[in-house]
Amino acid sequence: ASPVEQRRWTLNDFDIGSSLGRGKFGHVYLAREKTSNHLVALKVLFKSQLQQSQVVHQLRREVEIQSHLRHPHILRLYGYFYDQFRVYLILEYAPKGELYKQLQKCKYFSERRAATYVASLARALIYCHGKHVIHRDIKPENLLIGAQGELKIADFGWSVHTFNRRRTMCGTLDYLPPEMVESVEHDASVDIWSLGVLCYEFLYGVPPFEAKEHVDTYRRIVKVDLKFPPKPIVSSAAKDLISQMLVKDSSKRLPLHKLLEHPWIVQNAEPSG
Ligand SMILES: Nc1ncnc(NCCc2cnc(NC(=O)Nc3cccc(C(F)(F)F)c3)s2)c1Br
Repeated sequence: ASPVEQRRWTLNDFDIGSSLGRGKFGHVYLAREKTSNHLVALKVLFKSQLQQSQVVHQLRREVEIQSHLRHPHILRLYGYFYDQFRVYLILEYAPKGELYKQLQKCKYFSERRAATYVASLARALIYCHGKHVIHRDIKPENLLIGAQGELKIADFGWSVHTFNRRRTMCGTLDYLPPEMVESVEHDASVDIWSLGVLCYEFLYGVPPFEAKEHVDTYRRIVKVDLKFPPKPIVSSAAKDLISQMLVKDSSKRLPLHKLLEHPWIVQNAEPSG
């Protein structure tokens, strides 16, 4: 077990550093575990807010699910501890921070960079689905960048084990596939849809069904109103892959192992992925 995985932790075991960012439920701090000098990210959540939002079961599920996941493209959740008012998640530290900030900075990615990210996300999702875990919240805000520039899926706060398929609404609207927006039964293929949305946003800088009002985004998703703008120039191979993932009938979406054999991925993704 890695140094930060064992025993009952308390705040005294860590030197707290700068704030790495803030999410809806609280801050994330860089921290160093004192005995091992191991750098971690410490997410601080207020119990009151978790109880108020009735998400305590979701947090338990995240910790449970994450404790069984070990993959180079999945951010580790080493463990948690709590005090009177707060819950602390002990997370793997991603030194290059949040992907969405890079996407904002350079507007959109090159086809090689986009394909490399999509391939590594596909491998991470194949691993999750193999363990009957669906993430359900794949979006730029939940992607972090490791020391070698590799992608890490984070925040399994919305993930579930597929045997108890959920009907709950979750995540932002942009990434939800039709079956979730229409809140019918859904399965692992929801992550294929979201990966298709992500691939589009990597290449164009905006998600495919974006609209001013939520109701218009909803309409564009259920209609699969997929349009490719003339700018930036994107290869037809990339458009072909996206068109095979953003399919209304979830059983007809390109399976993830087939995605890894798609010409656009084979020709553009870095082998290490
Ligand atoms: N550079 C960095 N290096 C490492 N991490 C960073 N940021 C933290 C990324 C996260 C990973 N996992 C997370 N999990 C949750 O937030 N879970 C969560 C939170 C509230 C409610 C709930 C629930 F109760 F609704 F489920 C579940 S946040 C950064 Br920036």
